[in-house]
Amino acid sequence: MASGPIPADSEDLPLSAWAQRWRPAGTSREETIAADPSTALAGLFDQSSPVRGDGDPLPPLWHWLHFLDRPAESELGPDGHLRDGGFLPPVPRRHRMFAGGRIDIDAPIRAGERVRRESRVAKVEAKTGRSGELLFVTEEHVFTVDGRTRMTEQQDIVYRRAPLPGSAPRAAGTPARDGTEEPGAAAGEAPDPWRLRLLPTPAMLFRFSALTFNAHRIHYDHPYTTRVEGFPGLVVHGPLLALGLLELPRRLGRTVRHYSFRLRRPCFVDRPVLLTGTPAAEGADLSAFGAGEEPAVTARAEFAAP
Ligand SMILES: C/C(=C\C(=O)SCCNC(=O)CCNC(=O)[C@H](O)C(C)(C)COP(=O)(O)OP(=O)(O)OC[C@H]1O[C@@H](n2cnc3c(N)ncnc32)[C@H](O)[C@@H]1OP(=O)(O)O)C(=O)O
Repeated sequence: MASGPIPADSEDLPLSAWAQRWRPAGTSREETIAADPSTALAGLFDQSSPVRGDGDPLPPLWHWLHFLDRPAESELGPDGHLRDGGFLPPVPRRHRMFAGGRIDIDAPIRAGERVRRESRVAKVEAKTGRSGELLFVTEEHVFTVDGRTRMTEQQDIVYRRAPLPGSAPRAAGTPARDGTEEPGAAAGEAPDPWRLRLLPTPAMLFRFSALTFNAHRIHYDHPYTTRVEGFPGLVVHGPLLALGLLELPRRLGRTVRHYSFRLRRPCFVDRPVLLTGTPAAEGADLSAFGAGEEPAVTARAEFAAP
């Protein structure tokens, strides 16, 4: 199929055709970075805020609380995201997930700074996975202050297609386990600074959705999440898990210069998540475990020289 505009009747367009045709224009915007959102995120992690006022650097990825889309209610699609995408493809019957990302940090952005963000779609790729046809869309954001690049970030969003009405529902994710099971340190084990336990409660998911102004229904609407998207429970935000893993080096005072992560399987509300790190010479391998033996998230952080 030749590259070109998306036809009005795109209901049956295979995801591979979206990969060939979706070429949106880049966008840019500016924002003065306030300290308050960081205070709220620190509270969500039961920490005091590292960003107390102008001049304080934002920890890696805490800029996710800035440059937020603020669409009107009438612009939302059935999943709670922008119906017509704007930047992301308006795939009909889409089931959207956050799949991964990477960031290079030359220097952090700071509270009080006027930051410019230039965004573009860097890659659109169709793949076939165990769960069927997948469309990966990679957004790239370059953050500058006074014309100088501070950070370059890529985010991978994945789309799957909802089964057509009448067809068998797809299994989406590991079934919830009995609530008495808990990943983490065995009783009496000494605390390990490279292990943290996160309990993603409904309140935590709600607060994170609010902080990022993310109306995706899989994070708060149980009937939609289970009946329409086929998950066993509310889904923990990928960005919350990626930020949770970064709490390990942050609390140990490490300065992260590069971070990459992949969301491999979903985590669910009220199921404890174990965040772990294995330090290496210039960085650490990080993993988040929900239910089961396989990691839900794998990541790599590289540190600045001490
Ligand atoms: C915010 C927000 C939404 C969310 O936060 S959603 C919650 C967070 N995200 C998740 O929980 C996603 C968890 N991951 C999955 O469910 C699965 O890994 C996924 C993405 C559905 C893919 O699973 P499959 O089993 O269908 O796929 P395979 O593992 O067999 O892989 C097939 C090929 O795809 C490539 N691939 C897999 N993951 C990624 C990735 N993250 N980035 C790039 N490519 C990926 C994989 O390498 C295979 O490629 P080959 O070339 O080797 O065929 C909001 O909406 O705002």
